[in-house]
Amino acid sequence: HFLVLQRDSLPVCVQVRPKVEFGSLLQHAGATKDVFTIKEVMFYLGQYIIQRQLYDQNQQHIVHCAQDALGRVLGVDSFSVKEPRVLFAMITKNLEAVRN
Ligand SMILES: C[C@@H](c1ccc(Cl)cc1)n1cnc(-c2ccccc2)c1-c1c(C(=O)NCCN2CCN(C3CCCCC3)CC2)[nH]c2cc(Cl)ccc12
Repeated sequence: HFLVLQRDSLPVCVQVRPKVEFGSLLQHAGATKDVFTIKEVMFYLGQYIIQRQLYDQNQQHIVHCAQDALGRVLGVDSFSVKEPRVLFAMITKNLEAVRN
């Protein structure tokens, strides 16, 4: 889970609400809600990439998304799953934090 420690060190499990287009993309991957943990977002995105065969058959850590809504949402034509920092930066632009 994506834990954010507040000043009084009470851990708050931050959930996120995807912005509209990103939310419908997660629903295509089987999501049935509109508030997620980061871990759930990554799980559904992984499912989405596999279902739509967006990963490169030869280099399976490369995802080609230029012709897909994923590319529009992330703002890239392709990316590597071996660059999680780059990936998280693109994904968090499509999420807003929700305090539970
Ligand atoms: C560790 C994890 C990850 C998680 C977060 C980050 Cl920022 C990087 C990397 N990961 C490692 N490879 C993948 C992957 C690779 C190709 C196609 C689909 C997923 C993933 C991704 C998962 C996931 O939930 N992964 C479960 C186990 N994976 C093992 C690899 N499997 C691949 C086996 C070869 C064929 C393609 C799938 C899929 C299930 N969710 C993601 C969402 C995105 Cl936006 C990008 C990548 C992933």
